[in-house]
Amino acid sequence: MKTFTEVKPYANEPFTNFALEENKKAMQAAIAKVKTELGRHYPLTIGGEKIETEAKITSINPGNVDEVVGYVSKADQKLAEQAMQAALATFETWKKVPARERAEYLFKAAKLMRERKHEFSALMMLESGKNYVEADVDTAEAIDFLEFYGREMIRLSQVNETQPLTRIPGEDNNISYIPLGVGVIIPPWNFPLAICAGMTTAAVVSGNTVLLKPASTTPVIAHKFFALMEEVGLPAGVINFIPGSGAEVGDYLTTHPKTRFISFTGSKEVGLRINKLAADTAPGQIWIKRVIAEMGGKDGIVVDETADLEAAATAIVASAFGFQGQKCSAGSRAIIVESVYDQVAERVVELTKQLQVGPQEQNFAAGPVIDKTSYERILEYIEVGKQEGTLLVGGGKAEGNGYYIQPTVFGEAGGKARIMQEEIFGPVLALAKAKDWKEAIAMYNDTEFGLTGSYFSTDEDRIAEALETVHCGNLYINRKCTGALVGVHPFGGFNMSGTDSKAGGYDYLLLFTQAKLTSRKI
Ligand SMILES: NC(=O)c1ccc[n+]([C@@H]2O[C@H](COP(=O)([O-])OP(=O)(O)OC[C@H]3O[C@@H](n4cnc5c(N)ncnc54)[C@H](O)[C@@H]3O)[C@@H](O)[C@H]2O)c1
Ligand SMILES: N[C@@H](CCC=O)C(=O)O
Repeated sequence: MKTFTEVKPYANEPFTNFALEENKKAMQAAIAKVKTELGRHYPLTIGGEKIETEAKITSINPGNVDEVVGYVSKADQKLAEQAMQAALATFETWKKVPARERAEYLFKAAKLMRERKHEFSALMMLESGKNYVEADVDTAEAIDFLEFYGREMIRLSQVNETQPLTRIPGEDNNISYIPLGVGVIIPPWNFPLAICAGMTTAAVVSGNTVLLKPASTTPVIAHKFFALMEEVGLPAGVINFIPGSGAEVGDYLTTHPKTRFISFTGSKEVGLRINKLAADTAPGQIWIKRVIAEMGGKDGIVVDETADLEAAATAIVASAFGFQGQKCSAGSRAIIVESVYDQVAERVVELTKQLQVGPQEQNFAAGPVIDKTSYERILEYIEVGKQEGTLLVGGGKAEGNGYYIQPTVFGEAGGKARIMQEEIFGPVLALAKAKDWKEAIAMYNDTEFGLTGSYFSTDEDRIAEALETVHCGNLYINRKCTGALVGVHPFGGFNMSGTDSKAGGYDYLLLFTQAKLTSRKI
């Protein structure tokens, strides 16, 4: 009989306090260590076989574009097919591994990741441009996902735990949750460890095998996560690591007849494409593919005249500029009741001016954006903003050997302005004026998205109405709209923000399983 780790009640991984010198030094040491490992080559892994390809993804440090983080082998359609065959074969054995044993791999990985926390964060920092706090939060969330989904699978595997069935005489009826098959996991770059680890391990712990195609800007940290799962002994072929072009490998696997599900987190455009392609039935396909798609947002903060205005301004700035506004939860709009608009706008500008821009490894508040494409797109939006609103602070490039942009705030933006409607995914905030709190909520709701939102008020009646009428997957009252915690704030959005598949929630694993009812005459 196997021995397993004792499973204690789930609790979130604490964040590191970098105000303490010893923690700061530990992170600096981790960065120095990771720097000695830059420029390495990373293979694909298919069914446990390491494959070096001639074509490579070159991952660079967005805060110092002369620094190569690593060279990662790149799958083409032939290798994607090989990976599919490996995953199909492994599914036949992996699906029979008891849930408790599957969960154990996640618990072991969580333990090792916790021990090497700063090493994971330091690599992520160099590859994605996160500063100390943002990287630390990402690693903590990855550990949370491992711990949480491990426990969730154990719970789900207890027959009739999730759906206690009505008993009738003469029959023994049971319901259990069995895996789906081979899934394609397509994470984004902006939570390159947490979301990558969460999406992958949720699928795997549920008994599926997967093809993991990481984002092309952050494949090295994805590889470090994959290597950790190998280190804890996850059988070969359960996760097949196949970095590659979204258009080439992604489309091939999305339309593949043996793909049973696609778990995607990323932009609206790519999510909709996957949804459309997956809806077609390929020759030989015997199921309807399941698509889990978590997409973008145009999140916002509503402030009424009864609110604690200092708290609101602080939350607006934190939500807009954390990780340079590159969170799907980023509060890129603030809608403020006109009687307090000037006061809030003034304070937001003051706080934004305090955000210093510089290299992430020196822990500046505002680091680089992810790559040249994003950099140019964001700068274009800033030019659009100059036509649509009043530039209050920022407004262009910032100094540095990387993709640095000044935290930028526009005032007096109209509700239909592009900077109020479109996801910019960068350090750009639009402030808009509403005549009263009802109009402010209506303006908040007037986008195609519905991911996160905050309402600042001290009026209980209005808060009660806001709780009902602000239409988004994650609604916060009197706090920022970023920073959901696993198990505490299950995360996912409405409308064009996705399928509201709540990551870090108690119904998430159901998305990776199918319920089987068995009825026996007794
Ligand atoms: N709702 C959420 O939980 C959530 C969380 C994080 C990020 N996001 C969103 O993600 C976006 C930023 O991430 P991104 O720039 O990596 O998004 P993206 O859509 O450009 O890419 C996401 C992933 O899809 C892959 N891809 C690209 N084309 C593909 C195709 N044709 N088929 C299959 N895969 C393909 C990419 O390589 C990447 O791995 C933002 O819109 C953000 O709001 C949403
Ligand atoms: N869950 C994160 C956002 C993930 C998307 O980028 C938050 O709540 O801030």
